[in-house]
Amino acid sequence: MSNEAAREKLIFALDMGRGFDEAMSWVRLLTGHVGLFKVGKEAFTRFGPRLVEEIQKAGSRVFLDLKFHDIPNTVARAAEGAVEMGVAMFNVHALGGMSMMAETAKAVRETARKRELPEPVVLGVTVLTSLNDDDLRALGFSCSTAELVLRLARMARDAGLSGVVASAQDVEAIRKACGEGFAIVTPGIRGSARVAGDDQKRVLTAEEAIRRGSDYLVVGRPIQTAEDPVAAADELCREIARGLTAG
Ligand SMILES: O=c1ccn([C@@H]2O[C@H](COP(=O)(O)O)[C@@H](O)[C@H]2O)c(=O)[nH]1
Repeated sequence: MSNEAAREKLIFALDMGRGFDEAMSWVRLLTGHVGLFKVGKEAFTRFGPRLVEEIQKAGSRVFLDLKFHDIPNTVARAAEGAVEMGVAMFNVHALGGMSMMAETAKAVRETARKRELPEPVVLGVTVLTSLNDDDLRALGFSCSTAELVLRLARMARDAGLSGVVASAQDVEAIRKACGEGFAIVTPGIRGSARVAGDDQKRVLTAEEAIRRGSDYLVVGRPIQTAEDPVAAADELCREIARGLTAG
């Protein structure tokens, strides 16, 4: 497995709202060491589409992580905006339901065709990696995270989405239920050293996540807070390569 193939699977979470220049300096620093840059709520609410454009101008692909969750019409129209921005990937909350996901998938296909733009990978967020079984109980759910993840993943597949965002702990069950070719993107990637003030509850190492079948790993703080972020990204790529060989 080449380093490049491993690198393509690593998505850096550009979670920083302090300054546009700082965000772009991370893009310059990590270009060639990660496959995609994830622009989430923290950066997008401050810098907006300009950040997406500048990353693309710098030659990199963007995962727009805004986790749309609203009525079907609103999410479908927002999805059209994401297609028009030319992002490689974006997501919606699967908890928004079947109609919301199906209308989104349809809007993406039609907009891409009409505007002659590439179709982005559209992901359904299952259960956030910051939530565990106790959290679900407190929210009123009577099922486990594993059961809810699987239910939402099947629904996302049936609605025509390209894949899901899920904990690496759930990857094998999702793969078995939804098949090959259904993209599984996993945040909550942690090594032995925990990140200070960490809010992730369902985590796994990069190597194990890939070995279990994750297609892409999302990593933020373990790279961002490392003494040498480039070395941390390169080490994650080596772990990914080991996971691919083991699989
Ligand atoms: O279930 C989810 C969905 C999204 N995320 C996002 O991934 C990154 C993870 O960052 P770390 O610093 O590596 O914890 C972050 O941007 C989240 O918004 C997630 O963690 N879990």
